Amino acid sequence: MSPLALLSQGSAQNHPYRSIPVPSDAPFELKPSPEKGWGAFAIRRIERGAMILREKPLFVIRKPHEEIMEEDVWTAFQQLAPSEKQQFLYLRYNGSRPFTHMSEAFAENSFAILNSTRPQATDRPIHGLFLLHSRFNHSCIPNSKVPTTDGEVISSFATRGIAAGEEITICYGDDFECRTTHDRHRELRFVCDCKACLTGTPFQQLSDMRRTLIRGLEYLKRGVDLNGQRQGSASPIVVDSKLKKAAEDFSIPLSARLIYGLLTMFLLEEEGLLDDFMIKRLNPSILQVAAWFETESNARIASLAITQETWLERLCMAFRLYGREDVADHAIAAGLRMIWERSESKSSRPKSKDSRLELKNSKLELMVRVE
Ligand SMILES: C[S@@+](CC[C@H](N)C(=O)[O-])C[C@H]1O[C@@H](n2cnc3c(N)ncnc32)[C@H](O)[C@@H]1O
Repeated sequence: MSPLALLSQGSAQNHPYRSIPVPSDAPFELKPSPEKGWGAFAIRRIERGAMILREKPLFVIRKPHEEIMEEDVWTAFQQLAPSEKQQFLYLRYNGSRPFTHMSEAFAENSFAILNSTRPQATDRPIHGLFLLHSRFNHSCIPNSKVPTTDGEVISSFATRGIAAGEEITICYGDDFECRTTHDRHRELRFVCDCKACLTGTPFQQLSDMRRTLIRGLEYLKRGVDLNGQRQGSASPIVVDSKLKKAAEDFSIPLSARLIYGLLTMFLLEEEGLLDDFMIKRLNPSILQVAAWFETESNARIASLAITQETWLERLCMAFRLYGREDVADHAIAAGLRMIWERSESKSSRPKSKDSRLELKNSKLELMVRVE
């Protein structure tokens, strides 16, 4: 019987996925997930932060996603043991329709991994096929995450407590916290039915507003959109042209930068997306902005803000800075502009004679990378 016939059979007992080995200590089982094919379900409570699964790839293709061709997947497939070949073939039928090409099956079931054990910021990711992690279904408010790790082994972690019987989900998009329902569905090519996607509900409407706002705040902080580009005038995410220009000139004052950073955290928290990985990624730049204030009263409020108990309290305290200029504003703006111009021209520019600015530059680079 063909894999497709087997997969479309109703019986979960003799489903081919049963032959995918799940480690005996794994806190989940594979079983049908209504409207989503199969998925991974917790068989006991998984605490926030706990590792769910560590997995080696079935095979790796050492190329960036857009360069992977049918023959690359075919060559890798030929080198597999017969049982592994069979497992990969099952994955050809796990989308909404059978994949016509092996490269499609690979794209659907692969994860980006780093090319080396000592990754550089400029490294482009390569891709590995993971039999079990690719059984995890998507949610726009997931309960787990697979962070990019050094080397080829990937691991998933619970981003909140997961109850026994609950489906384990990950988010398939890199920047979905900045994308509306419509945008996300266009990229996913299936209709997700998580809480953030149930069209017309108050949560979904708020969710779209929050994610749009987060994208706008990112633009204000970084001066570029999600793709690293400046937005044209057709449908800018920041519609106020003066504010958009200030963002692109990096002349957003420190007080506003701190408020934008904390507002982003609060919105992510409201959205159910502020997990420990997100905090680790975003918090350093908030702390850094707070440390840059040079006007004494501003510095005092900023350090008070970041020591408040909750994100909302931190935000409320930072609002006291609203509209206040700081002695450091000009130097920070000039430093960020210099970094932008350097990365744009990609040529080595003469070093600034302003040593204060030079010192700040290394920290600014960090902020640009972290943000
Ligand atoms: C990598 S596979 C995930 C495992 C898959 N459900 C299976 O049975 O093997 C991705 C596919 O699962 C389905 N899927 C994943 N998340 C979904 C969701 N939230 N809603 C509907 N379908 C989903 C889609 O068909 C998607 O193309």
